Amino acid sequence: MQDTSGTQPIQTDALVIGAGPAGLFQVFQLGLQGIRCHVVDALPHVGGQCAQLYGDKPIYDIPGIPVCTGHELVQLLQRQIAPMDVQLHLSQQVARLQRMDDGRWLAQTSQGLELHARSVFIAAGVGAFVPKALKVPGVEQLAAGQLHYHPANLDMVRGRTVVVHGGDEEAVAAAIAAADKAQTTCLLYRRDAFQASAAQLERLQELRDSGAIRVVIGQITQLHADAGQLRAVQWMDGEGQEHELAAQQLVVCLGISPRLGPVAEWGLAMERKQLLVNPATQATDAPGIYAIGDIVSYPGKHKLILCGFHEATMAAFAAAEYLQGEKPLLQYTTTSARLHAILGVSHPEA
Ligand SMILES: Cc1cc2nc3c(=O)[nH]c(=O)nc-3n(C[C@H](O)[C@H](O)[C@H](O)COP(=O)(O)OP(=O)(O)OC[C@H]3O[C@@H](n4cnc5c(N)ncnc54)[C@H](O)[C@@H]3O)c2cc1C
Repeated sequence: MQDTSGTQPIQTDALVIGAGPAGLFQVFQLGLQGIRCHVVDALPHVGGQCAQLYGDKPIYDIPGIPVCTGHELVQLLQRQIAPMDVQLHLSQQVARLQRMDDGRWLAQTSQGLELHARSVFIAAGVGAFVPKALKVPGVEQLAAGQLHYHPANLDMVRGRTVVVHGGDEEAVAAAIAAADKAQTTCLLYRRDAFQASAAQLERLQELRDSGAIRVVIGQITQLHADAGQLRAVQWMDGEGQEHELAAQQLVVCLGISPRLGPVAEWGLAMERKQLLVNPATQATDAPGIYAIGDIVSYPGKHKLILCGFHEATMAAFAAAEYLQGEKPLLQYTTTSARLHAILGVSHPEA
């Protein structure tokens, strides 16, 4: 799997919107049909709800896997789709989806990426996971590269004065990671009570004791910048007194939650915030657009991972007929030489 970005529109047979369990298995099923695809997800990582909401919790109802955690399931799915050579575009939301004159679909992401796709698979779950934004005066004045929401790494804080804002596991982890790299690290939160693992809290306390992390209890009220460059974070203490904290980099971890967002604006038939599909094909009411997983509704639908897997299979067969002009043959991964070639495994009769 690789992460790609570029300025030229990407031409593809298939675009999968959402890299949750349903979207990942869609990649596998499309691969078995000989269809390669691009995947876009708003999160900086794959796995959707399994990774974002319950990564360390056990799941007991995946067929053939008596128990695995959310993260383990995502790792297994990633291993399974490795032969499919999928192109991943993370940390960006598909904002627009519109039909082109030639019948293909133009998708535009929040990072300016454009894709021209012959078929689209909406696996958007309960919506795009987006970080809660810091809404204080001064945010809009900042030039790019100084305010980071739930960053995947903290290389940008090296040698700088950094303020980490938040009180959850990700905020604590970011402060601990920043303390290693930054000139000064301050963890700012409204309460002196952090939600993190015992090991993280112990490490935080060590770094507080050694002075590597300063913890400030208060609320951010304003950001101060000179010519777009962050200079200070203004904050208010419990008595309503305002203070300033020098800062060159601000890391904000106020939580990530799903928002249906643009999916509702693409003109597709919906009912109660879910896309209506034909369960025989997972086709929506737009030609070449299929939908699977938690985002769909049809009689008898259950919001379960295994239902998403089944729907991905149905959508791949239907899309193969749509894209290739003939009904695909049912082949078994156990015995098919063609599928063994796709999977890169040895075929007994080769
Ligand atoms: C606490 C909890 C426990 C659960 N336990 C189980 C269980 O034991 N067994 C079970 O079967 N199910 C369980 N579920 C339900 C299961 O997690 C969901 O059914 C499953 O995750 C749905 O998969 P999905 O791929 O459809 O959507 P999601 O996992 O929601 O993934 C959708 C992805 O699409 C992305 N996205 C959405 N819109 C856009 C856009 N416009 N642009 C870019 N990206 C976008 C999102 O960022 C997200 O990553 C549980 C759910 C929760 C919350």
